[in-house]
Amino acid sequence: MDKIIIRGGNRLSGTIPISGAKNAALTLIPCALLTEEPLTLRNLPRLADIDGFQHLMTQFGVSTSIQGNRPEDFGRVVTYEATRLTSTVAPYDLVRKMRASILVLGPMLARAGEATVSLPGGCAIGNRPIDLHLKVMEALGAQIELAQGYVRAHAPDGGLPGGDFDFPVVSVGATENALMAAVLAAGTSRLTNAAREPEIVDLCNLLVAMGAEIEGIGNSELIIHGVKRLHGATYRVMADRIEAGSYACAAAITGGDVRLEGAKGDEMAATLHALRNIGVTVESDARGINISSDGKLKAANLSTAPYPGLATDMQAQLMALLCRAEGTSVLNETIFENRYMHVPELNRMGANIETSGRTAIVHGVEKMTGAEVMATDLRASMSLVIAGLAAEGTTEVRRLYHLDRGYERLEEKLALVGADIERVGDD
Ligand SMILES: CC(=O)N[C@H]1[C@@H](OP(=O)(O)OP(=O)(O)OC[C@H]2O[C@@H](n3ccc(=O)[nH]c3=O)[C@H](O)[C@@H]2O)O[C@H](CO)[C@@H](O)[C@@H]1O
Ligand SMILES: C=C(OP(=O)(O)O)C(=O)O
Repeated sequence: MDKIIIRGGNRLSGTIPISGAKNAALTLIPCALLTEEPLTLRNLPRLADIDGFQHLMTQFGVSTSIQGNRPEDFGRVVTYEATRLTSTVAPYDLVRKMRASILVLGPMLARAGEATVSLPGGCAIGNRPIDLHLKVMEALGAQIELAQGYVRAHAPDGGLPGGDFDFPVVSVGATENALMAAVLAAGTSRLTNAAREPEIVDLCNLLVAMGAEIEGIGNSELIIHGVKRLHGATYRVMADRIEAGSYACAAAITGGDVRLEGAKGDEMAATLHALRNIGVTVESDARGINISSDGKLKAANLSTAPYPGLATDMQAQLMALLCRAEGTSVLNETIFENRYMHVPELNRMGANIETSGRTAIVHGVEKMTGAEVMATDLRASMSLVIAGLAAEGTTEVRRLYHLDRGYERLEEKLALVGADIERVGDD
């Protein structure tokens, strides 16, 4: 299995191009199920999760064609065409590898009036139930049955009537599923306490470009007037705010000076605010964000929250940065109950972190040392890379399939700004 080897200590300097957002792409691709016309997505990141979703779409009879696939380019242009759906079943083998597969439930129900989707399992960051996805589908008029590990959903008269739903907990995925189901419903739907993440706005903008009628985009109350049909569109996937935030932490921990080309400051204000509190200099303009640090990092108290709060997907990377800050920081993870799996690995690299339930206390240390490490999820793995960049000696990060889910050509991007990093096969 491949591993990444980092020889720490290099100051990062230069420009990193920011890719299209994984978490936006994973909700934009299933929109192809909503129309028989072609949907072309530009700026799709080359990631294992995107390939996995493409595979799932093929299973439903959706044709995909990839353009502009030069190896030197970041991103891809892919056209999806769901002229006729040949299956409405998302099998266990595909869903278990990628939780976001549940996002086919809404559009499939809307287009075909039925969907059978394997129940995704739990995962390293928490239990991650899908009860809200099912409840909101019921509120929109679907009948749901659970049998043999599958969700079987159908619209009683061939189409969903639409309806109202107040989310008891803010859920990004359930809001996305509901939007994709409601756009083709017979009537109007109202979603309250809906998620407001920039990826939801990206989804709404694509749906509107396809002919959907949505009021309240960017707010926690969304009103969706169902339309009879949607048409094709060409749409550019938004920049990945979590990738950008991760490289900002990498630049800061090395006392570096890095431009994140294509990142949008207004979509990641909470992360930039946290970085400023830690003592990092952040300058944002229309085309990107400049991050610089003199290496003097200050402790900070951070708490994750739904957007516009601090993204849980940034918690591990900011924690890696705080390991090297002066003083004691307190982190509070409010979204997932088990998202501190990186802590023992960071401690093996010389960090001094204690956890108690959802709280982590990070006592800053003057130096960290390289080690052989591996993590059990995507952002946890990135936190180890960030720590490795500033650690003394060599860090080897294993289980790269986590990183490959969410960081497009990570080692190339970090090498571009001067990191001593390589990916090697493990014999
Ligand atoms: C592909 C994608 O976009 N993934 C993101 C998405 O995941 P995802 O959409 O799975 O996360 P949610 O926003 O749904 O989860 C938020 C909270 O709600 C709970 N919950 C969720 C659904 C449900 O039916 N029942 C329930 O109890 C979850 O366990 C969690 O505690 O948002 C998360 C929170 O910003 C991010 O960490 C993930 O990177
Ligand atoms: C948790 C994440 O993704 P997913 O929901 O796809 O597991 C993430 O992107 O950090």
